[in-house]
Formats: sequence, structure tokens, C-alpha cells
Amino acid sequence: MEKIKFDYSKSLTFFNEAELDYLTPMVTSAHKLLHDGTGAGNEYTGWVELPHEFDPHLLKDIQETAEKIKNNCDVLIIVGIGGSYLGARAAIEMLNHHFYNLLSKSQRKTPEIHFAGHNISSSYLKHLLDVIDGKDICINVISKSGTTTEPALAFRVLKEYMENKYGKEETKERIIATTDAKKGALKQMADEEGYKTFVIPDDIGGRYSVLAPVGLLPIAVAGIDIQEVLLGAKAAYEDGKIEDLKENQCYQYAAIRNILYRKGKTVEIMVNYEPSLHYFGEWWKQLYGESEGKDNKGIFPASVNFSTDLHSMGQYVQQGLRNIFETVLIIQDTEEKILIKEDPQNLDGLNYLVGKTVDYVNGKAFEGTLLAHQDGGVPNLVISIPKINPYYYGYLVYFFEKACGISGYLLGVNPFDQPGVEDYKRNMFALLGKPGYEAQRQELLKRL
Ligand SMILES: O=P(O)(O)OC[C@H]1O[C@](O)(CO)[C@@H](O)[C@@H]1O
Repeated sequence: MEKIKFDYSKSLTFFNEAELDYLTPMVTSAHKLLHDGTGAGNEYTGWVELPHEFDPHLLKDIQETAEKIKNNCDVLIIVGIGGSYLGARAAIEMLNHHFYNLLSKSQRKTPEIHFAGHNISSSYLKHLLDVIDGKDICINVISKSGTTTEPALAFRVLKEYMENKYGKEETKERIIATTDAKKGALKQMADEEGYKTFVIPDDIGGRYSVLAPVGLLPIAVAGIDIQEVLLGAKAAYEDGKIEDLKENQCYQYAAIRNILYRKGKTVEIMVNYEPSLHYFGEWWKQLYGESEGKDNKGIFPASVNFSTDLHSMGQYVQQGLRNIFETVLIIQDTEEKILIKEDPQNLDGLNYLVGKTVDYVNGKAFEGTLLAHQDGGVPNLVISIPKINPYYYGYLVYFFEKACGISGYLLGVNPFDQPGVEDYKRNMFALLGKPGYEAQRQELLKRL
């Protein structure tokens, strides 16, 4: 399989190779911390070995459950938030038809897929209920803690809808819960109601869990070959465990982000030129934002879809505050080719492109932007992906997870916790009047 390539040559006007050499001992030490399990947050590094030692029985169980869902349901609703849905959504959007849900069932051959529990919007839920009306539904409810408010609320509404439609007995055949092995309200409910469950291992945090059943079950239901996903991840695991920085692209990416950060490049924009990669950017943002944004430091992860956002964010990137660098995902060979044909009238003036493909134009947009942004003071790191397929999706997931762990250690943070997320939750619970939050409630009400 052709390799994914990481190219930092277009950034060498912003740093030099010697700076990478200076970081080598730190990278070696971060590598040891991660692989020996001696670093901060080491209780959550179960994902490091995951692709290499994936349990074949679990894989079979996921595939069989996915088949059952495919056979019994018109619609799968994935209920989850953050790491409990973004990885699956990224895969489904990257690897399937752009208009997947709009295809006829015979074209698609797999259930429609919708997401819930990632917001607190009545209209979203109501509109979802409108869309699924009259269709056979299955739900995969995913929550590591089993107590997150957003998915719990959505699940309560959807469960009631299902029980009214199917009755309790059939509903329980249509719900699969992916959660902790022992604790949390979802685990308790699943046991009491008799739902089929998949376990999120204790040592794998939400944002590192896409290669566990969290991501693999929904991805398999969407008709994507999860064995290929795991093969890609395994290849990234093998490439990523090479200690030598010169030979390890994943570590180079981690190190260069830190070099640029120390030069004041505090915002990293993940760029894509394919709309199907939009949710990959969303997944990546959570991975890096929750892993590194703490202790009053960390690169702010943002994402854009080019060329769409060249017409909105392009101005800022070119000439705004010079604290940005870009990491560009570029697909070398896209599956579909649309040829630009001659138009005798040439009213749009596009005849100079006759015989070229739409992707050729996209490629020139990329090259032109790369040079313009470089001239504008924005370092560009380019990741070339041979094509969009499950293997490279798996490769990218593991590549970025590993780089994130290393980068977090280089930054001097614990890349595996997210204590800051609790603050809004505490306030929300207090304001909602949740038992146990009475004192905080009074304090907060005075401030509103
Ligand atoms: O899977 P859970 O426990 O519902 O958590 C969902 C998301 O919420 C967070 O815990 C933040 O609150 C993320 O880290 C996580 O991915």
C-alpha cells in the first residue's frame, strides 16, 4: 500500500532542520513515556496498542451486530457527543457517498444514518423524529461515562418514541449500548432493560476511542470495511513506533507543531480540499483541543474546508494576525472524475480548462493557496493521502492520535484528561437545580 506522506518543506522558511534535531531528545523521551506507560495520564493509553492487538472475537461480534442492524433497520441513530460520535461521523462522511442518506435504499444497501445527542436542541430532535417517521429504527447509544447530559436527554426522548412504536420487548432488540464495563447510568439501564452492550475499555478515553466499538460498530453499519480501517491503523502503529525522529513522520508532525507554537504560531488550522473530510476536521479538533488546551497553554485547533472557506476565512488566513499555521490534507487520487467540456459560446470564459478535470482545478487551487499563504507568513504542513478509503482513514486516525500523545508530552501537559470540561457542566447542573448543587446554584443566580 502506498504511504501517506508528511511534507514540511514548505515551512522551512519558518524554522530550520536543526531545530528538529534539538527536539530529538525530547521526542525520544515522549516516545518512552507513551510506550512504557510512564507518562502523565498513563491510565488512558490503552489506545496505543489497540490496532496491533485487536481482539478477533470482538471484531466478529461487531461485524455480526452490524449485519443484524443492516437487516432489521431502515435507520440507525447514533446517540453520542464528542469522542462518542465524531470519529464514526468522520468515517461515514469521508468514506461514503456525499448524499448517503438521500440515496435510495437499493442504491445504498445500508441503513440511513442520523446523529443525535450532540446538542441540546428541541427542534433538532423534533425534526429527527419527523425524518424517521414510518421507518424501522435502531439506536446505538454511546457514552463512556454513561452520564453525559446531551446523549442521555436525546436517548430518553428516542427510547420513549421506540417503546411507543415497538413495545418494550422489540425496542430492546433494536438498541445497542456502547459504554463502560461496569459503571454509569447507561450501563445500569442497559443491564436492566437487557440491551446488547459493547464495552469501552477503561484505559481508552473518549477522543481516542474511534478504533474501539465506539466507532467501529456505526462505521460497519454504514457498509465500511472495518478490517481495512484496522489494517490502516496497524500500519500507522508500525510506522509510528519507530523511535528515530528522522524516520517517523508522525513524530515530525508532533515536533514541528511544537516548534511553530514556540514561535508564536498558536493556532493550527486543519485544511481540506474535499467536503467529505469536514467531519475529520471536527474529530481532529476535539482530539487536539481537549488533549492540549490546558494549564493556560496549547495550540488552538481550528478547521476549514477549502476552497469553500477561501471565500470566507481566506482573507484572515492571508492577512490577519500572524499566529497561524496550516496542516493541509490533500487527496492525491479522487475516485470520481468530471471532465470539463467545450462550450462553443464560452460565455463563462472557462474554455481554457477544456479537457481538464474538476479535480485538476482543485489541485491548482491547493497549489496556489499553498504559495500564497506561505508568502503571507503562514507555515504549511502538507499531508498527502493516496486516496480516500477505509485503510487510509484508519491510518490517519492512528497517526493523529499518536502525534497528539507525543505533542502533548512535548508541550508538558497531560494529553489524556479534560478537567476543564467539567466547569460548564457543574454550572449547568446547578442552574438546572440538580440535587447536590444547591449552594452553587445560589452563587450563580446572583451573578446572572
Ligand atoms: O462518552 P461520554 O462519557 O458521554 O463523553 C462524551 C464526551 O464528553 C467529554 O467527556 C467532555 O465532557 C469528552 O471527553 C467525551 O468525548
